[in-house]
Amino acid sequence: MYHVKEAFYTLQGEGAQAGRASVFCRFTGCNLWSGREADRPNAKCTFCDTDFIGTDGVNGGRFETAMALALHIKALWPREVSQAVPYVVFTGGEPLLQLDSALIATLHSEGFEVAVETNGTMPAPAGIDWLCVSPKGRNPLAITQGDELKLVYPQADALPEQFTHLAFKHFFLQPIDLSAVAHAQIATDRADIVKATTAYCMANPQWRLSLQTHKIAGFE
Ligand SMILES: C[S@@+](CC[C@H](N)C(=O)[O-])C[C@H]1O[C@@H](n2cnc3c(N)ncnc32)[C@H](O)[C@@H]1O
Ligand SMILES: Nc1nc2[nH]cc(C(=O)O)c2c(=O)[nH]1
Ligand code: SF4
Ligand SMILES: [Mg+2]
Repeated sequence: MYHVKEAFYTLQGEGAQAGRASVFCRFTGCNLWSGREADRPNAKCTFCDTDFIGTDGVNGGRFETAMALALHIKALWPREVSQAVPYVVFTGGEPLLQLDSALIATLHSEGFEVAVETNGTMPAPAGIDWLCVSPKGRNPLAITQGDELKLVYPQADALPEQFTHLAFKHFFLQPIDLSAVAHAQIATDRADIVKATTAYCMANPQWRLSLQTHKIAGFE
C-alpha cells in the first residue's frame, strides 16, 4: 500500500532539472519529522517547508498496487503527442520510506523517467533515473552518490565542505526559506540569506545556486 499526500502536474522548481515539466508525487510521512508543528523544534529536521501529513491533498489517496499508483500518475501527464519523455518526481515527506523497485519498474514500463528528492538517510532502490540528495543537519547519509546534491543553506551542522568529496554530478546550495518556520527567530532576513548563498557559490565554484523558482513564479 502506498500513501500519497498529493500528486500534481507542474514544473520542477529546483536544481539542475528546474523548468522541466513533471508529475510530482508527494508521499505521506517522513523519518526526520512527524509533520506536526508542536514537534518541529525537537525534530531531526526543523526547517521543512512542506505539509506531508495524511492523504487529503489534491489527487492524494491510498494505492494498493504499483500499477494503480503508476496509472494515477500517468493520468496527470498531458495527453498530447509530444517528443518529451514523461517525468515523475517522487518527493514527500521522505519518498524512500515507500518508493520500491516494483513502482519504479512499472513507471518505466509506462514510459516514465523517475526522479527522487530524498534526505539521503536511507538506501535507495535500484533504477532511479535522477537522484537528488538533500542532507539534513547531523543525520548521517546512507546515500553518498547520485545526480545532484542539493544542500539547504545555511545549516550550522551541515556545512558544504562536508559534502564536496562525494560522488555527485551537480552540487547546489538552496537558500533556506524560513517563512513557514514559526519558531525561527528571523534575525536574518530573506535577502541576506540569498546574498550569503550567492557569496558562497562565487567563492566556491563547485557549488551552484538553486532558487526555488516555483515560489518566485507562483506555481506549485
Ligand atoms: C520537502 S523535501 C522532501 C524530500 C526529502 N524529504 C528531502 O528532504 O529532500 C523537498 C526539498 O525541499 C527542500 N526544503 C525543505 N524545506 C526547505 C526550506 N525551508 N527552504 C529551502 N528548501 C527546503 C528539501 O531540502 C528538499 O530538497
Ligand atoms: N515546483 C516544485 N518543484 C519542486 N522541487 C522539489 C519540490 C519538493 O517539494 O520536493 C518541489 C515542489 O514542491 N514544487
Ligand atoms: S527530511 Fe524532507 S520532508 Fe522530512 S522534514 Fe526534512 S525537508 Fe521535510
Ligand atoms: Mg517543495
